[in-house]
Amino acid sequence: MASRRPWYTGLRRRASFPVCACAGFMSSPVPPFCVWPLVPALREMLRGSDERRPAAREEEASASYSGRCSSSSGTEHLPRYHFGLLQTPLSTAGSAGGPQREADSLGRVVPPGPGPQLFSAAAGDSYFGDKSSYAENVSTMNFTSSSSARGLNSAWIGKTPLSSSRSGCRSRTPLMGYSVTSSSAVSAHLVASVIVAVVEGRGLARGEVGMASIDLKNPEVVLSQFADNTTYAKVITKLKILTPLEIIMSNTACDTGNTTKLFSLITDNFKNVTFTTVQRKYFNETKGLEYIEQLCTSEFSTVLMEVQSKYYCLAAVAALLKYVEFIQNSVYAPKSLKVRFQGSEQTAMIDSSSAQNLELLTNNRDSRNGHTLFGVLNYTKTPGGSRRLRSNILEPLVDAETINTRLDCIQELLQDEELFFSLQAVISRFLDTEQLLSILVQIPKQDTVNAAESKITNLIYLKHTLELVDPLKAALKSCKTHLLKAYYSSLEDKRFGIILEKIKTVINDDTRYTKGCLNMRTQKCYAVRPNINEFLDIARRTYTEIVDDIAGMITQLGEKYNLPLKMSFSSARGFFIQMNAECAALPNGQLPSEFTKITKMKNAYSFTSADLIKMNERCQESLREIYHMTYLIVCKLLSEIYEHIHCLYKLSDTVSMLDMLLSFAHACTLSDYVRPEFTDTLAIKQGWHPILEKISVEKPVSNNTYITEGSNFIIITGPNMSGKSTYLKQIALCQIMAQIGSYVPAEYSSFRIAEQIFTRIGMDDDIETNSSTFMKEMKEITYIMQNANDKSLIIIDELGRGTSTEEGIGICYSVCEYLLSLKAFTLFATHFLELCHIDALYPNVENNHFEVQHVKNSAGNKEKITYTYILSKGHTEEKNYGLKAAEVSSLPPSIILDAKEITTHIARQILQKQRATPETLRQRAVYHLATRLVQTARNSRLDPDSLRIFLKGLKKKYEADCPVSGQAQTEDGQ
Ligand SMILES: Nc1ncnc2c1ncn2[C@@H]1O[C@H](COP(=O)(O)OP(=O)(O)OP(=O)(O)O)[C@@H](O)[C@H]1O
Repeated sequence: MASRRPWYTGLRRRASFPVCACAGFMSSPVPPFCVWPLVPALREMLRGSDERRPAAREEEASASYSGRCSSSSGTEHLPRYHFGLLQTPLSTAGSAGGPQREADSLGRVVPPGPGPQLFSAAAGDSYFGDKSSYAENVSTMNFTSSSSARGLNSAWIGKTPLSSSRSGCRSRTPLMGYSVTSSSAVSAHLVASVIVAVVEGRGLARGEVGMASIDLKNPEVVLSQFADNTTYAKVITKLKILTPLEIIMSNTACDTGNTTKLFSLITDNFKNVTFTTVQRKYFNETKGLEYIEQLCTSEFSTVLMEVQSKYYCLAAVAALLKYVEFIQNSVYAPKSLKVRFQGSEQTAMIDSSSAQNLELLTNNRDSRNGHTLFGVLNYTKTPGGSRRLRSNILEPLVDAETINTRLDCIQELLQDEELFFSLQAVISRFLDTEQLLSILVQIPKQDTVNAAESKITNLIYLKHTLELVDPLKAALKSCKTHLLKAYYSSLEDKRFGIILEKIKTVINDDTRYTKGCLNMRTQKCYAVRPNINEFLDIARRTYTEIVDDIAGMITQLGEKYNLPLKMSFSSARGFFIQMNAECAALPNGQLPSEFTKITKMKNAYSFTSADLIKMNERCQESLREIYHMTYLIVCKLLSEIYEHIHCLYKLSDTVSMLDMLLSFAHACTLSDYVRPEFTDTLAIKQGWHPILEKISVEKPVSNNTYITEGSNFIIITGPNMSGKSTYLKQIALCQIMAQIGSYVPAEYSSFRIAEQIFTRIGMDDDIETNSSTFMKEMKEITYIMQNANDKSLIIIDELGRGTSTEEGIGICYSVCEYLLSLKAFTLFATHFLELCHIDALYPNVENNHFEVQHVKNSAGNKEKITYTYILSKGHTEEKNYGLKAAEVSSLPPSIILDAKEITTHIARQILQKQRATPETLRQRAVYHLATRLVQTARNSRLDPDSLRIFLKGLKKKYEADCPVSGQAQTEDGQ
């Protein structure tokens, strides 16, 4: 039942929730991309990497590439997607935390994984470790085909994103970083950064599909393997959910003239996604297993047991990782990745057109507005939280226990105001932990100024992140629910403290993440403590002097020309001069000739001078030196802390889950949502449409819903505009909300867990696939019929409108009969009133309709329909509402009259054939009595007296529905 939420009563008026003050990673000002000459000390430190795999390096140099992925010279492969590539040592993931119960990635409370000792043997002194088989794995690969290149050409080769976009190449490169507030989180998650490998079995194994994906911003490999049907619905749905940046498949999937169906479907469905084929030999399951053994961090090593005989996903991961390491010009550090197997049974499937129909993530009218389910629920403060919410909405949970664990947390957050606000305040200060991890676990094949600067930045981010662990623990200290306690336990991992202590021995206490590129530059410059490296201290003094000189020079210029000059900084220009045009009188309206590169924005002039340009160059030079020396110190520091770094996986999981739960609780405070229950009945008391509530000024009219196994097929009728589509979508949205662990917009709600949610909702013609309305309808309904099962929720709106009425009714009838053979819960809205009589044959059909009222004008000669949006039992009594709508239009009265006559005639003929006989009525009543009795036996929590009263009620209802046989039975005394 509904939980009481005293603290936020009236909050909507009182509180302005703090808008997220945190920003994600800012793109840092970087010097031009160049290869840094390695100094001896650095070379020494990196020797492990050079020696690690000479064979691989040779192979790389001689590799032949063709197509889009080929290299012109074959000597140097620069990253295609640049995420900042950093070195990572061989590491162990020794957990210093005790054997507490912790939370898994779905938010279930689980016992702790294998302890640190299990993998301690893998630890090594070398920065990179020595892995001969690993070296084998990261050798180069041949991309023999660049099919479906869609205009992409060899200009891609070895380009950094920057250079490729400059050369006019289509680039879908994810941004290096982004700042996220709750509102911008929507766009942030849309930047594709996932690469997926797909492989299908051959011969008898056709239809068995293996997939492996990695997010370039999140070092997590997700594997899946499943049997799909001929429409490959699961593959397409999974790919749509992943929103890939690039898909790779085996070249054998598109041998000339012999393209597989899966290949064609994928290329058709993902026209805007880069598509690459790789030689089949790289889809090698043995290599895949080796990869996982070598790269998977010990915390997640149990995945090996799950996947060791799943050959297709292993094959896919082999090709995927080899490809990613090639294009990124980096390798993943040993024992650094989170690897997870995702069976499709853990989550409910929502196909992509249903996701679109229901406006889960994107509004159909305007893709930029937030009138979506994501928009309703998204009050997340971190990019990780927002990504988690997105993936949960697309793949809701199916395990009631896990969902209830989440709901318990939300209930606690709603009841404990202090917990809510203190937790929200800490969470909003986190950056993108997953992205930070992703950068930390990649080993660059070359060290560049970029890489060095990025590493320093990331160390500062790491410090910032770790400093939030204690405040987060403090906020969670007194929590009571299982999941929150489990997250608290996961924060007790001693590795957080160990890493922070080590960082603090080298990095200044007050070095912190700040906004603004100049501020961040200063932080990086002075990050390392004084007296660690004498030369660094001197270089910093020089840098400070140059900056002071620049300031002095600008002051002097101001005095010389009597102008209010100001020193400014941008990452592109370095230091430059700014002047407010309104505060200065310029002789002849012109700036002195000494000033160059003058631009004017609104009221501000920006310019520089030859001297200032020189000073900037000196400044850059000294900065490079500083970064260089800082980099060496940071590398050494990171080599000491890497063995502990994997605790960040836990942290990022904790932060994103807490962020999502807080977001759900936040949404509850803005509307009166209720905690859902999970039973075998879909029962919603006074539920309303959550997105409509957000859009409209007045609260939407709420409605009741009751669907059980015995009455699992609801036909909904009502005039145009009476609220049918809105209601159907409302049910599906509430079901999704409940299954992701959110409260729902209703006074009371109970759901049967749906394994799949299907919708067919009339939309405009699909120009993209060149289908007519009718063909689109047919495709969608075929898809539903092929994939629905007894645990599905099916929403169908206006099927058959794309053809003639008779044919439409015929199609609807047969589709209904098919669906009626399932125990799926189906809601079927239609304008074909003839369909309502199907209840005479099928007792599990219920008719509901939307009521409208007829209001006469004051003169009493014209009637107007007003919509109540109230759902009532039975089918609509409204006759010919299409004709009424036509009457209001400008159609000539004679045409309307004819139309009315013909309609009455046809309707009479059809009705005569469809009247229910007394026998069908009796059968129907028996059926309903039986199903209610079964339901009562299964679920009743009533005490004997109440049960007796309830059963008497059932008997009465049966007698009312079927008076003749009811009497007969009573007379028999039964
Ligand atoms: N429960 C409700 N409360 C308030 N307004 C509603 C409600 N349901 C629907 N409406 C309003 O009525 C409009 C029409 O609703 P809807 O499109 O669901 O009608 P419909 O019966 O499906 O129409 P048609 O048969 O023409 O497709 C909606 O755009 C919405 O603004």
